[in-house]
Amino acid sequence: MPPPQPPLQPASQPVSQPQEQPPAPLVDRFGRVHTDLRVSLTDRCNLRCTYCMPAEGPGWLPAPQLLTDDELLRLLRLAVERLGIRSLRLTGGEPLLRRGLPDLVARMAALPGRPELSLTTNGIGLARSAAALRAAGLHRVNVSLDTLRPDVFRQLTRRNRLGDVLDGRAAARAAGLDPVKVNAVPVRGVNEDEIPELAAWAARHGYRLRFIESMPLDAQGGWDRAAMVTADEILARLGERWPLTPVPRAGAAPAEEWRLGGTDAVVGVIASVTRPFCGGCDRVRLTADGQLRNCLFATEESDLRELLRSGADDDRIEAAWRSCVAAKAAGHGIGSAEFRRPGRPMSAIGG
Ligand SMILES: Nc1nc2c(ncn2[C@@H]2O[C@H](COP(=O)(O)OP(=O)(O)OP(=O)(O)O)[C@@H](O)[C@H]2O)c(=O)[nH]1
Ligand SMILES: C[S@@+](CC[C@H](N)C(=O)[O-])C[C@H]1O[C@@H](n2cnc3c(N)ncnc32)[C@H](O)[C@@H]1O
Ligand code: SF4
Ligand code: SF4
Repeated sequence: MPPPQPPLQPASQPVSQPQEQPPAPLVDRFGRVHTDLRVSLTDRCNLRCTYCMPAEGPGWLPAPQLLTDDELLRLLRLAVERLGIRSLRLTGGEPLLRRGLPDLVARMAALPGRPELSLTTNGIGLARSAAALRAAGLHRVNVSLDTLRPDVFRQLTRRNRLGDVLDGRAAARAAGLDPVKVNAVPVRGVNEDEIPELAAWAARHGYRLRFIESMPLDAQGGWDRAAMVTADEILARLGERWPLTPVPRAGAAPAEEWRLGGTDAVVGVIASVTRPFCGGCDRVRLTADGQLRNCLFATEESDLRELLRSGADDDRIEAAWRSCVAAKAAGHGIGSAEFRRPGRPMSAIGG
């Protein structure tokens, strides 16, 4: 007797095929394709950098409003499967404060297409967690460090933790996270004179240092353009010590880079204010409370948490995501008459 045959599919019901087509690009009305998602894991922090936060507070997001790990993973899966996102940057606040971070990273590493995973951190706690994060699948870290002088560190961050930051950065290297980049914000009259010293230190240790122009995103609203240390000033200080050779920009990266003459070192400047790089922007942002932002300076957000919690299916969430990105402005407009600061500070967006 022949073996029993499986029932035939009715003609009207298509047989489901594995999806082989790449997802349609996540594109805005200027044709910019978005492949990089910056994910804020918390708005809380254990430092109080003066260019980011006031001495007290700011008020934190209430816990019930934060995306759970499962909610976040659902959005990330959708982003890589349906929207063409290829890299995820974890940020905050201080992302190392997110409970269970290595497990969360391992779940991200297991997403289809194995997105590139990076983390931006102040480095506190990295000495303890770098090896576990690497083992979970994290590729690389950017560690913020504005000064090598303990008294200046205390003045800038309002905390006495320089040793922890230096230990964390060394542990990242030892764990095999590569490259280790260092972010420094020069502040007028505080650490601006340390620019060449920081560059020499980074060159000695093989870190990729980037100096950042401060942006009008501090929680206390104290940013003053006239007080900002500009890219030209940073380059002038570096130029007094080394001949600078421009390095071709890597894709849509925010940093412009220069090689320091006579060394192997490359130093970058992220000049959002005086040399904006919005024309090549490929970034979209998700806040810890599930709001999608099409720009660091966006004044409107798309509430994906509400969609998730009201039972929306993936098609609806995808459509909301695409229309948020489609509406993105050409640039941040800092300095124009129309410029308005976003309602959220940097620490609640993720930088
Ligand atoms: N204006 C603006 N600034 C950005 C953007 N992306 C990152 N930055 C700023 O660049 C600085 C460094 O950010 P990181 O989190 O280290 O990220 P990154 O420089 O894009 O990281 P890499 O991929 O390692 O180059 C922070 O001050 C960010 O706010 C962006 O899209 N627009
Ligand atoms: C918001 S922090 C979040 C991650 C982590 N807490 C840290 O400091 O690396 C991300 C980056 O934004 C930078 N940043 C914070 N406030 C800034 C501002 N007002 N202008 C420019 N960059 C800023 C920080 O120096 C850091 O490199
Ligand atoms: S820059 Fe980073 S470390 Fe400093 S206060 Fe802001 S979130 Fe915290
Ligand atoms: S300011 Fe907005 S448009 Fe410009 S690079 Fe940053 S996120 Fe992109």
